[in-house]
Amino acid sequence: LEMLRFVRNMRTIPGPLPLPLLGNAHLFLGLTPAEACLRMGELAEKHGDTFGLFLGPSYSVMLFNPRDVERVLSSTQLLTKSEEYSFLGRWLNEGLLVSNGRKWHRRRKIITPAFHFRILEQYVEIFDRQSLRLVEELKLRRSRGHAGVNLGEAIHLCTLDAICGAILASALFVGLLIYQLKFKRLINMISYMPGPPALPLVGHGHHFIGKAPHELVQKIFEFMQNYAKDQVLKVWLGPELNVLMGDPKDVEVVLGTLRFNDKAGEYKALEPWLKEGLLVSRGRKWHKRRKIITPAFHFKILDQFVEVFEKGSRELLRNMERDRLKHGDSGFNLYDWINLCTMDTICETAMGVSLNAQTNVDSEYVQAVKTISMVLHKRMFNILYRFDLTYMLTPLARAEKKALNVLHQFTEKIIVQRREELIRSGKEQEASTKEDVDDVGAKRKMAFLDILLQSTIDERPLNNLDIREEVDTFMFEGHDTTSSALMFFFYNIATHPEAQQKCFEEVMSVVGQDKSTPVTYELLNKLHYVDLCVKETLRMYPSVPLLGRKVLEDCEINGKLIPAGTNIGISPLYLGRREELFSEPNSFKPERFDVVTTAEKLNPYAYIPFSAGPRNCIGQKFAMLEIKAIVANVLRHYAVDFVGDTSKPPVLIAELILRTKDPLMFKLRERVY
Ligand code: HEM
Repeated sequence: LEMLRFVRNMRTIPGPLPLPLLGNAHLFLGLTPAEACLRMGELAEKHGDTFGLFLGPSYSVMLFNPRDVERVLSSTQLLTKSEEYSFLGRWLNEGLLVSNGRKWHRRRKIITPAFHFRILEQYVEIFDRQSLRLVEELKLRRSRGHAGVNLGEAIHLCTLDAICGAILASALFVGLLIYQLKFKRLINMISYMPGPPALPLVGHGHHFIGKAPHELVQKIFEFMQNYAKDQVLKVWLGPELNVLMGDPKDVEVVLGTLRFNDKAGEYKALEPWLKEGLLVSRGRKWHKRRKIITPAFHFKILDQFVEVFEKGSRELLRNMERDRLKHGDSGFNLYDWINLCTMDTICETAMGVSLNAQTNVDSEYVQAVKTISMVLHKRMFNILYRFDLTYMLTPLARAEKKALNVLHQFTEKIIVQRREELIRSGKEQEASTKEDVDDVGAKRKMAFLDILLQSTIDERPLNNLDIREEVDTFMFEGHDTTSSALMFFFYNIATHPEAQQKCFEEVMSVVGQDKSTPVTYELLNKLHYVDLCVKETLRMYPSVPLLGRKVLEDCEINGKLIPAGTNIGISPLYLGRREELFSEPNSFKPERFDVVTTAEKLNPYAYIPFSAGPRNCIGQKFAMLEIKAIVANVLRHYAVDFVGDTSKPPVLIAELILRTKDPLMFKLRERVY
């Protein structure tokens, strides 16, 4: 039908009679280009100034009439080039000559100013120089006694030289122009968005450069409070656009789906250590990994880990007792011991090996973890270390390389050993009764590593590097976060003795009077009030104070336009302190999380210390159990007092992990009962 319609239309156009299959191609077969030109003239004379030609199955209409030519060339619809141009595509790709549609339109707009008369004026000098060279060349050929000169060839070379010169001269200009236009588009797109006044080139960078780390938190809060209309704020860091969002409705759009699954640029600093582990990976890779790692946090697996938390907290108690006796009332910094404790537990649960960090502080691995954590903070938040080129020249880069070697070799060694052990025990298992395996496939004391070693993606087992990046991710995400939460928990209950007393009484009633009774999964789940205190602590002091996502395509979030390339920043710390979302946000009120008694309705995207949506913290339940295990053990032995000024809240530093400007100091009173 299509063909019939085509033939009917085409019949109104005169032209030579086509042969089957060949069409009119036989009229041009074997002709030189000059003869083909003449043949075209003959056909025009015979069939008129508009005629049709078939070259095989492809049909062309030749126009020699200025009125028809005008209709075609002035049309805004007939912009697509004919098929012959596709041969140029191999060289020019989709350059202006061959491109179509929107692409052509945009490019044409950008390139047109490059032919402005001011620019052309500069090219005249090039034309002049090249034509003088052409004249010289012609003179030379004449003096050599050439009978005649090939003027066409000489002129061709001359124009080639001229266009090369002009292109080079205009490349910079066009580049700048494209940048300016793109930038202009960006500026127009976000003109609705409020933000503090920006300076040329640095944007708002001057508010952050050279500032002490704790001043950055204050600055962001100040900007949000003073400028953020509708809880959206733009911050330019040089040419980089960051949009901060503080409305749970917007947060829900960003975190609630996988549309914004790519992490912001800052996360790049994590890649040397974590490679493409779950925290930083994207797309399909993230999706598949998340699916196989999720069962590793099944409650039956977590149940076994409580034994590891118990062991870790016993060691912590020994270190605390030593410092208690040593420092007495002057107090000591609890954080370092807690941090080593969480490092021990995550190492044992992730890799199945004891690191003994709490008894072996100087171990190479422990030191390497500390170095790398320090490097990560500096790279993410210090502008001096942000750019790879300059960073590579700093002593920090050398320290990082050394630490990475230690970390990677350690994990790699454990993976290899464990793989061999599993193969061996697998064989033994086959021969035995297999009674140790339960219904989630978990053997007693199974580490995350074992689950990864037994997992497959697309029916292929994970290789050592795949596993290493995930185990390293657990090591990173699983210890600093938990120790930060614990430190702020102790600060909160030490400054709220009534809450501490309630926690203590709950621990006593659930775990019992015997200090040596080990905590268990069931017992920890009964610590209801402690749970509320941990939740409230994470609202006020979320271990991860800022989350970042990268926008890959222009998009709209609840009517707000966000251009591609923008980093979206969402701060659990800022949200947790918004008065509109939490009454008396700076007060420690654990009861607000009690679903039975509270009137406050919790918005799941307002309270996001573990992030939210499909890419939330996979280790959330693990962390809550570990925190409660350590709290239960510490409170059974000690009453915790804060040593310091309680009239002001601690000054916070919102880096990768939330910490305080000055160490929080505690003194312990032994509980005798
Ligand atoms: C109080 C303790 C913890 C807090 C507050 C916390 C918080 C978070 C947050 C906010 C994220 C999202 C990060 C982002 O989107 O950029 C996250 C992701 C993650 N967390 Fe945690 N975390 C904690 C403990 C843990 C523990 C103990 C583990 C492992 C045992 C863990 C493993 C992970 C992993 C693997 C991810 C990446 C998940 C993904 O992208 O799919 N976290 N965590």
